[in-house]
Amino acid sequence: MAGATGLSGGTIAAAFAADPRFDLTACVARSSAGEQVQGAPCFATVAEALTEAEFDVLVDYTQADAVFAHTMQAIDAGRRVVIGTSGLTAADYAKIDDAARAARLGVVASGNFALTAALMTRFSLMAAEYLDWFEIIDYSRPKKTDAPTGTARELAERMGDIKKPAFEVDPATVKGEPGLRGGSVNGVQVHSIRMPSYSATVTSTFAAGNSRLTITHDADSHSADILVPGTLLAAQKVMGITGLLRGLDNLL
Ligand SMILES: NC(=O)C1=CN([C@@H]2O[C@H](COP(=O)(O)OP(=O)(O)OC[C@H]3O[C@@H](n4cnc5c(N)ncnc54)[C@H](OP(=O)(O)O)[C@@H]3O)[C@@H](O)[C@H]2O)C=CC1
Ligand SMILES: O=C(O)C1=N[C@H](C(=O)O)C[C@H](O)C1
Repeated sequence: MAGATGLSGGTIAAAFAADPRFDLTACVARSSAGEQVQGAPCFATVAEALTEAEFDVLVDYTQADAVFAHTMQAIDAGRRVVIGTSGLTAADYAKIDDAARAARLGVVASGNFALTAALMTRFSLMAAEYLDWFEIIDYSRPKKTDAPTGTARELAERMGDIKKPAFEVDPATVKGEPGLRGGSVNGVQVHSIRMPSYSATVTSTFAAGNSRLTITHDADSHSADILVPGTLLAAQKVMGITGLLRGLDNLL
């Protein structure tokens, strides 16, 4: 469990340690290296854990600038990976998929492992089949270093694969301050807000004529419990997958 002392990883590591279906054999967190975390030895780096500990699956809830290397190192070492960490782009995921397929290993990634987020994604993808106008708003905590959230990025990529939303004025050509019409992810405009009290709130907004549909996943900022069932499910299912599978909704 990489990120085993973090807000998310701490709760998830405790859940793996308590669940008889799993053995938590190694943790990774730089500031707890050399200690025991949730009853398992803690290493400073994923590279060390790969050398020193035995495990089938690396679960990563660390940070945006570390997760790609962690994933590639694990695949190189013959391990499966569950990616909770946000910040990876579609291009990063294409490389991960290639590497996992070449090694005949599975990787599961989900922008959000909460069931309500998975359902928000599924319902938004259904709506995108029928409705031509849509944009996404994402809210998260002030210290979040990546934008948009992994939740919103995955949603935008997948909605944009269904269709490119309608515009009357191309957002890239709007007169005024750059960025005020949001950022484009796979042709879908995403607007990111960072404020205290938020953890992950993602709203997809659709319009048809003068009617609107909004679909929201909302989460209390103090609880990572909602991530546990989805992450543990992914850690089981990843053993039977080859290549990259994205989205908890695809495992339900
Ligand atoms: N997919 C999902 O459902 C969710 C995804 N996330 C994502 O998970 C990630 C973690 O979020 P959160 O738990 O809030 O973050 P925290 O900052 O609370 O925890 C980060 C953890 O990772 C460790 N860490 C950070 N960088 C490294 C590194 N380079 N090498 C090894 N360990 C590292 C930290 O320990 P130390 O600093 O001691 O190394 C700590 O244990 C984020 O990307 C977030 O967006 C969050 C919630 C849900
Ligand atoms: O606090 C965070 O960072 C979170 N990131 C995830 C994301 O990027 O989508 C979602 C999570 O619930 C909180």
